[in-house]
Amino acid sequence: MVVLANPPVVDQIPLLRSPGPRDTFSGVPVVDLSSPAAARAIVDACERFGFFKVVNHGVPAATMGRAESEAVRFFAQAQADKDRAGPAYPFGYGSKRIGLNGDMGWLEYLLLAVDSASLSDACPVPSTAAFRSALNEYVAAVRKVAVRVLEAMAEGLGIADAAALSSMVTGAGGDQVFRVNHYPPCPALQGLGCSATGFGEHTDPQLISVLRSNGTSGLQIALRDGAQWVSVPSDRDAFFVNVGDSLQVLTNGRFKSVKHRVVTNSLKSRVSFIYFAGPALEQRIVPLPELLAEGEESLYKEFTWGEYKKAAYKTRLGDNRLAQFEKRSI
Ligand SMILES: C=C1C[C@]23C[C@@]1(O)CC[C@H]2[C@@]12CC[C@H](O)[C@@](C)(C(=O)O1)[C@H]2[C@@H]3C(=O)O
Ligand SMILES: O=C(O)CCC(=O)C(=O)O
Ligand SMILES: [Fe+2]
Repeated sequence: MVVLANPPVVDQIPLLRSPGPRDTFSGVPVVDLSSPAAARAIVDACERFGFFKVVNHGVPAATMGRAESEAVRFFAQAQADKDRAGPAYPFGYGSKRIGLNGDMGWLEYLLLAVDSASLSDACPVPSTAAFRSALNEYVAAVRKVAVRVLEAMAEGLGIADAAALSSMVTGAGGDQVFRVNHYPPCPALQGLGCSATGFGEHTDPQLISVLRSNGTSGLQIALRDGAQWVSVPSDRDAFFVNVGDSLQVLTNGRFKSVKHRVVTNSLKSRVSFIYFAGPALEQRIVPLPELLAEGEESLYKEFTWGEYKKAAYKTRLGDNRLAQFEKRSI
């Protein structure tokens, strides 16, 4: 057991074994979005890992850099000023508490609603014009990347309608959420062989999530059905895409939603942006007919995104949210 002489303020945050160099995963699939081979590569990556990195996406480095600098400026404010942008639910600033069911992480964040291609006017956070406009520019750009990824995915899956997946997100009522996470360094744990949990293990409930972070590592994904955790080398110029639970169902389990988590760094802060592409609340989440072989049945009970989201928000972060919708355990 590790006994700390001066227990730091991480006492309510679960600790994880610090990742070592051997935990770094060199096999993350890389998809060149400008290549005609992207569609096939995306499907292959989704089948093998539910996770891949996207390069040649066309988003200017300045768009990412401006959003990052503004986020750093926001999180550098005094705690009382940040708290004025809270609470996190339904949308706004939050610190350490994730969700409403007792999960804790060594982070602070902004949870924001997206309407069409920009932050929702109904949510006044963030309030400064410079931060808002930087995030709006970023959201418009990352949403285009998500659409291109979903179109290429449909093509790779052999679906005649190239917009079969992307239109679920861009159509009326598409449920898009944007999150800015800041993981401060946790120097108190340096050299102790353990790190604070930044964001505990989970799968994302939506179709896909598109993530970009600064140069600080910390993201880990689970391989071999959760038997092994590996660190994803950070790349500030790329996007990382997670398959979410809804896409797992739409593909009848052909793609698996990827379990992932974030481990804090003892010396460097991590800033990440995640765009969650979800469908309209009334969208039925059932396997796409083109993906079912003759006589093949859905592995899942039928539900709408609204029903899934409501059920998901009653669960703890690490719960298997899809289990209650499986016809039988798979
Ligand atoms: C513990 C929770 C946080 C979460 C809602 C939930 O009850 C279960 C799903 C969690 C998650 C994970 C992906 C995204 O970060 C998120 C915004 C989402 O849609 O589902 C979070 C939710 C959250 O932070 O509120
Ligand atoms: O901050 C990150 O890098 C990932 C966070 C995450 O998985 C999430 O917000 O759902
Ligand atoms: Fe996530």
